[in-house]
Amino acid sequence: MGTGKKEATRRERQGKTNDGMGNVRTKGENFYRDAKRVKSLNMFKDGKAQRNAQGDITKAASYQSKEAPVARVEPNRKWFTNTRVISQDALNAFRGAVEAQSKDPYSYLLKQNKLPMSLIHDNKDKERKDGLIQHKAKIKIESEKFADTFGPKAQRKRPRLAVANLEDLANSTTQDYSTYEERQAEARILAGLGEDKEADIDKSIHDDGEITTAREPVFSKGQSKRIWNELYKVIDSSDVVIHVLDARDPLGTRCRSVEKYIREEAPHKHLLFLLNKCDLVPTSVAAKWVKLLSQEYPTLAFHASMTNSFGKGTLISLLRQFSSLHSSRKQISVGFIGYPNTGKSSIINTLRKKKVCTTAPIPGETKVWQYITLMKRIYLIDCPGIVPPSMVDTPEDILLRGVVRVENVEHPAQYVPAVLAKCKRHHLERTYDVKGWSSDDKEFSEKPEKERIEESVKFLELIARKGGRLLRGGEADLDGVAKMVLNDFLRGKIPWFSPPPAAEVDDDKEQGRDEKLGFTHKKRKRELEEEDGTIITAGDDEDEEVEVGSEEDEEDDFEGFDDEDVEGAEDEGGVEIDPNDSDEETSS
Ligand SMILES: Nc1nc2c(ncn2[C@@H]2O[C@H](COP(=O)(O)OP(=O)(O)OP(=O)(O)O)[C@@H](O)[C@H]2O)c(=O)[nH]1
Repeated sequence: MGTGKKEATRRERQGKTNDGMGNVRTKGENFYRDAKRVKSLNMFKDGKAQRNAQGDITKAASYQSKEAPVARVEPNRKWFTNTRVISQDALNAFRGAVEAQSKDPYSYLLKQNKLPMSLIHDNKDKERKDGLIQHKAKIKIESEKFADTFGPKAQRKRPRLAVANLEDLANSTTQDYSTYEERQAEARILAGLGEDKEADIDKSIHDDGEITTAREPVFSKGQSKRIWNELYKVIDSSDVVIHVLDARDPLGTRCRSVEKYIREEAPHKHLLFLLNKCDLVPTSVAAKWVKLLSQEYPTLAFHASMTNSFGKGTLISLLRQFSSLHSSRKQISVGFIGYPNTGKSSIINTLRKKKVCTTAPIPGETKVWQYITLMKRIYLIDCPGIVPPSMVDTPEDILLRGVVRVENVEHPAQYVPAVLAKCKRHHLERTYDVKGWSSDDKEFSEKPEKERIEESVKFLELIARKGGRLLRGGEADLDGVAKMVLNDFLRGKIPWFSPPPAAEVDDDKEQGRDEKLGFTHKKRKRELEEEDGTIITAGDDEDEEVEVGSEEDEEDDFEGFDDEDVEGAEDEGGVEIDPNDSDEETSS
């Protein structure tokens, strides 16, 4: 037996009108209404329509009204089922945290697309696009209707041109140019410059009309289109880009334009700094540079050497970490970029513990990019040295960064004062075992230019006489000795370093450092004598080593490092991959 409505329906169907207890159930009595029904009935009862005397409705009943009631829906966060609603403060805190994390050089946001990066990039993008937006707005405001611009009712102002056609325009340009030349000639006469000076001025004016100072073409090394093409190939193929810096002059050997390019055009690539040649600077200076540079990119100190390296384990473990970050990839490629002669190839050789790349103490040794397998999942790419073009760098700066082969420079003696300014006097005395080129104890860089030149000539003469480097007639071979001094400066035989900016060094510490520096140099010299007196020609076969002379030979006769000695480097292959290589090659 059912209950309620079901039971009532059954009784009705079966024609049973009593309710099971003998009571006869009639319609209208014992009639149970449900809530819904009661509600709708109430609606009809809720006031009648008001009518006038004629019976027309003057005010409709509430259920007859066509006016929709003002309804407010209470907001509820449950509507946004999967969304968390957070307060503005919490959003700001989140935004700050994401920004800090993305700026931290030691952390990497791998899947940026899955993060709300627009929260932090919004402003930056806006700034970047601002020009464009303004430009667009301007066009919108200034643009005119088609009818206003063309046709009989055109109201557009025509530009007022002094010429009627293209030919006239060309003629007036030629005339302007000749007037310009006349004015230049006039200015030259007024300035009292003779005919011969004119040639100099003409030399300083480029073909494209841009005025620059005349510079030996050799100082544009590393800036050619070919080299930059090689660089872009390396950057494109690399997941990790290692920017190799010379620890003695990290800021001088920094390529900010390349950093900017990677930051803006390829932000998914990891950029690191590698401070190479750390053996040539005091430890504390290297540490300070590492600390300073780490603020921008992860920085490691390194000393490239087959037998006595420093930082190799750290670098390899870092590369392993990068490869595990990209575990979905079959392998990662690590590109080495930087100024010429900073030791890119030497670092690769150190990592492989094998002479796979040709190295030489002269810039421009690596000519094409080269692939080397470090381990199954890590490939290394060697890149030729690059030099970002700069209008402020003087030939002296360029030469002392090791960009130029000293042999190719005209009158090398003119650059020796710069060497004397960078090095400490006692280091020079100790290196060459000469004394007395300076009459007072004043800082070399503080002396007037004339005095500096005189002292540098005296210095070169002393070395020339001591080493017997004399020309016919007993004159000192100043340029020959200058070449030797410059090479010694670049190859680390004379100790020097650029101190980190804002580094407050007190005198006692400085003294200690200098001493250390001297010892480092001696140690390095010994090391060079033992192992680095060899220069490798083409191929990675150790049997192909060609000995070109020991370090002592170099000191006696510097011409020993001629181009011919390292000519074999031209043959080196473009791409070399050794698939059989395994992780055993390296240790961390
Ligand atoms: N003292 C010292 N010398 C180094 C170190 N690394 C490299 N060198 C020397 O620096 C010179 C240049 O090294 P390379 O490896 O040929 O330099 P590179 O950057 O490949 O040069 P390019 O081929 O011109 O691009 C060589 O004579 C190396 O012996 C280092 O850590 N310490």
